[in-house]
Amino acid sequence: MSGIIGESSNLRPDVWFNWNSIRCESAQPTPTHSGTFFDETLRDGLQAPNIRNPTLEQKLTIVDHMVRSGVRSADLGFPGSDSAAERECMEIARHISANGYELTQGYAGRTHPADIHAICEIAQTVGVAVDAYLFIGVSPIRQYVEDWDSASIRRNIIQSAAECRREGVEFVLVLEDTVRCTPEVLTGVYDAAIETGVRRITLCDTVGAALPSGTRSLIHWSQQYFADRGHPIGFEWHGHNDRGLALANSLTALAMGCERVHGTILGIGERTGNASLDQLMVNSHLDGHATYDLKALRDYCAYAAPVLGVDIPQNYPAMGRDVFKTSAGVHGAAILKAHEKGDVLVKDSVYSSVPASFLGREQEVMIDASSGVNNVKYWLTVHGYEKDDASLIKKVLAKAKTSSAPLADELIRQIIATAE
Ligand SMILES: CC(=O)SCCNC(=O)CCNC(=O)[C@H](O)C(C)(C)COP(=O)(O)OP(=O)(O)OC[C@H]1O[C@@H](n2cnc3c(N)ncnc32)[C@H](O)[C@@H]1OP(=O)(O)O
Repeated sequence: MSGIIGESSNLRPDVWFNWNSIRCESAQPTPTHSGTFFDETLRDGLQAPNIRNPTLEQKLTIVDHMVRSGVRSADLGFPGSDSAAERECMEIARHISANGYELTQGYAGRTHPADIHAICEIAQTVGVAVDAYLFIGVSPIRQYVEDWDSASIRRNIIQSAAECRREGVEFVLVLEDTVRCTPEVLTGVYDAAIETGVRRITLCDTVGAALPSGTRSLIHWSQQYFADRGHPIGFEWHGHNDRGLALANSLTALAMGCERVHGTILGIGERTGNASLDQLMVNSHLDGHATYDLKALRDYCAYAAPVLGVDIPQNYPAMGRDVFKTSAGVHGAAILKAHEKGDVLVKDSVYSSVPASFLGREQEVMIDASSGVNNVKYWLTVHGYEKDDASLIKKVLAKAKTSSAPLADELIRQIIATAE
């Protein structure tokens, strides 16, 4: 049964079924879905050249929206980048602390003493616990370009772990381009992680190269490596969207037991962007794995889009302008019948897998050339008119059949007025 059945008390259980909940014998391991999401909007999201860098005030408001939406951990910046970035990260940390937000604070940096120092400054000056997300490129192509080798990567990890321990911050080892890294190199990296007592590792699909099957294989192999050595580890997943698979890969990672799955609001980020945080949260909510305030999430998207300088496509899942509109006659008729059964969730679900009401939105039935009598009846019903006036319905439908776009409400009202 689909997770949304729990959202309404008066539903007939026998009308809900979903193949997503059917597990094949071969689908191993059993999904756990115990993870949460890590909001990368204010770090990786802002790295995109087409994204406007918000003011500090706007960044603090974005943090408020994260918390209201149910985000519990976030990457809040790259303080080692320059002194202005460090000052902003400090203010963000103060804001979170002053408001008593339950938001785990992550800050990014290279496995480099200068970046670690900048992160530790935040923890010490503001007096908060922070996670230092320290990245190092591990794929052969990155090693080749940087003239690094496995030994130097291991050395960086060991030194960074020691530095973080000395300064009292949690070291999260971020393996850039893990998806394209060989098992031989990962073996050395994982041994260094075990040697230094690292407790969290972020597996990265930095260039969006993974398929869901590859995501599964990498995570499974990595989990097995640590399990075989009796070393407890929390995996995280960070995915990009170059092949359009970031969402599928990230949901796979969540199902595989990754503890924090990274995403950005509206999927912003370099090139094609990161996994979309809002789509991850909507999916997780619908599947019953976690409960989020989707109305607050919608407010977050609505605030972030203009501030970051992005347009939300009209067909963007859950948030786009037109995603709860239908004009097709067969669909309009079913929605009218569902409406008459008196259950909003049934009405919202008969032709959408994302119920509009979860987001504080309305299922809309438009009237255009593809519409039938029931579209007009639905419009008349929800706008408080007598719905069975056959001659009026005929007039409205006649107009729609010769129009190139759905009839505007005002035009329908004019037709009604002239018909009276
Ligand atoms: C996971 C990701 O998204 S990666 C993060 C990408 N984000 C950013 O780059 C935004 C912030 N970055 C910046 O402000 C700048 O790139 C800086 C200040 C960090 C460094 O910029 P530059 O002065 O151009 O230096 P450069 O990139 O060559 O790096 C300096 C040194 O760090 C080394 N380095 C690069 N990455 C890493 C790493 N992950 N760990 C350790 N050292 C690293 C380089 O090899 C170089 O070493 P070298 O001086 O011995 O040659």
